[in-house]
Amino acid sequence: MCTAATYRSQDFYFGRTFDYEFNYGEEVTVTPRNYPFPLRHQNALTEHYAMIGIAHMAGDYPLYYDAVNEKGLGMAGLNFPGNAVYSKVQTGKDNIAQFEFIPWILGQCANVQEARVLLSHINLVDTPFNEKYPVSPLHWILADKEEAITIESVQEGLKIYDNPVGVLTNNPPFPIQMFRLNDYMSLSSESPTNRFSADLKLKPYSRGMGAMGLPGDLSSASRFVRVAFTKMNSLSGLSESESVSQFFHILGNVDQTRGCCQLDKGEYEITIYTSCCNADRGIYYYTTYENHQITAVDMYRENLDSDRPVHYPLVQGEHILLQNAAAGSAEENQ
Ligand SMILES: C[C@H](CCC(=O)NCCS(=O)(=O)O)[C@H]1CC[C@H]2[C@@H]3[C@H](O)C[C@@H]4C[C@H](O)CC[C@]4(C)[C@H]3C[C@H](O)[C@]12C
Repeated sequence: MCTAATYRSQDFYFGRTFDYEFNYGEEVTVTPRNYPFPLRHQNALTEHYAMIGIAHMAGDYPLYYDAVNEKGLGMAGLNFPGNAVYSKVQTGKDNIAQFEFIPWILGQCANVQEARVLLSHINLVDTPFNEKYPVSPLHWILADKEEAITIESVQEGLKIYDNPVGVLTNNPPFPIQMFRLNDYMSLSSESPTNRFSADLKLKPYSRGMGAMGLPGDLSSASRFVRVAFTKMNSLSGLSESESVSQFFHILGNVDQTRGCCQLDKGEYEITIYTSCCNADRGIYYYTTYENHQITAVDMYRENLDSDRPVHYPLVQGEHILLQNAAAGSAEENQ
């Protein structure tokens, strides 16, 4: 399971949780403007917008899971098993392999409006990266500071939905996720009043009862509702620190604890990383399952005119501040 979300305060933020039972050795990766992205069915993208995100480096090729480009456009791929269907190559269309989709869009579009034009002649094809990395069944959230959309390639073709919530999880398809919000429209951040019966003396006995009924389980349908409610009621200060902190709180609502989501083979899904990218400033913040200290990579500290991706392995291990290490000093232990 994974969850992606957008957030706006002074700046625009875009991030996700990456929940899975294993990792692919993913790294924070900055792809500069002159790295030639080879494409299987098109000419290579030789000059493009620079981007920062998480990718698995297959040799020197960045296989992105999520990224934000230098124009502030963000895109993330989330599992969509049983529903994602990709096509065969068609003449007269831009044939883009599923693993090329993020760089194809982020390399060329400054915002969602521009991406809608590219999406109108794209054909997402089922060409695998190689034998080791077959096609992934994904759907995507694409967002800038003004709007978000969801892109689903299904049996009936490529579907593009406005995403007014700015949240994406996994199954079921997006229109069903949105429809289910109707079930929760009476939830509120305010304390409830008795509308159950005038004949009963019902009263709130705890704070937070306005959101009673908000689903607490880890299914993707429930995570969608939970993050939608949290995000849409969320208030933060405008500073970078307050905004980043708030973003991690929003996604913290769907953090997966080892042991709570067991898979068939006796493995457990956990939140491997949580990210929050300041899309305006190109700073990619992240935490990992065992490193709650926020780590950041700033795209603008790299040479964005180069032709080689730069990648940083995720910092692992808790960094704990021992506050009373010695009188007058504090020291950090791992
Ligand atoms: C498994 C990941 C999605 C995580 C997720 O949504 N989990 C929820 C699981 S579920 O719904 O509840 O079953 C996806 C997101 C991005 C994917 C990767 C990217 O698409 C990049 C390449 C693409 C290649 O085709 C396959 C390897 C790969 C490196 C992908 C492996 C895997 O499918 C990833 C890592």
